[in-house]
Amino acid sequence: MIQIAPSILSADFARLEQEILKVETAGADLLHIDVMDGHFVPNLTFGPPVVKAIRKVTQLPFDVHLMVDKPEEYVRPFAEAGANIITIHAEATPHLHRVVQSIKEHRIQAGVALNPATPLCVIEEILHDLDLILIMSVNPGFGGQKFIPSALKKIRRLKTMLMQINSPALIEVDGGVTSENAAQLKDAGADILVAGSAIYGVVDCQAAIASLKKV
Ligand SMILES: O=C(CO)[C@@H](O)[C@H](O)COP(=O)(O)O
Ligand SMILES: [Co+2]
Repeated sequence: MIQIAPSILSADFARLEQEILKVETAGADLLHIDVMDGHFVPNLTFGPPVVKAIRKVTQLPFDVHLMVDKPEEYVRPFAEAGANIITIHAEATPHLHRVVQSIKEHRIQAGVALNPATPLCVIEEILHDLDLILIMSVNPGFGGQKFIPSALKKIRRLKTMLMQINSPALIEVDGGVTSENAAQLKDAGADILVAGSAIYGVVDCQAAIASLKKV
């Protein structure tokens, strides 16, 4: 069954605890936390103190999406704050292998994210080291953007690459995910759907999660 990871980027930050508990009760599988540094992407969001604070209010696994330059400097603080998965961007470091290994040294899951324009070949040599690959289906930085359809072909090709090396790594899709494109994403090979506005931007988030899951 497909897993759903609500992105708290679209939550009401003034009521963060309630917003997290709301999606936990509604059947979320993971909590997606978008970390932005104002350099790698033109936006600023959460730091390790926020992650540490919300770690106390929920049992949901934390799926930390680091949209930051020099990710090597942030692995330890986010791991110690309570991340269960740390995903770094391939475009953010020339030392992808080293940073992936450093995530694994913290005994948490390691993911690599690819922007829409980044080809799959940049992760080919480290694919067997990864627990998760995040395919960006929008350009990172903001919630509420329109899904870029070329992500579907990329997911299909990635699924084939993973099957060829017998890898159990999960494919996560992030950006513009809705109940309209969820079935296509699952058919293409996605295991985890991240959704911000499709969950936090509607009145009934339980129905929204159910409709994403029922694909
Ligand atoms: O990483 C990002 C954006 O950079 C995402 O996780 C967004 O938070 C997804 O929001 P929607 O596109 O689902 O509204
Ligand atoms: Co994200």
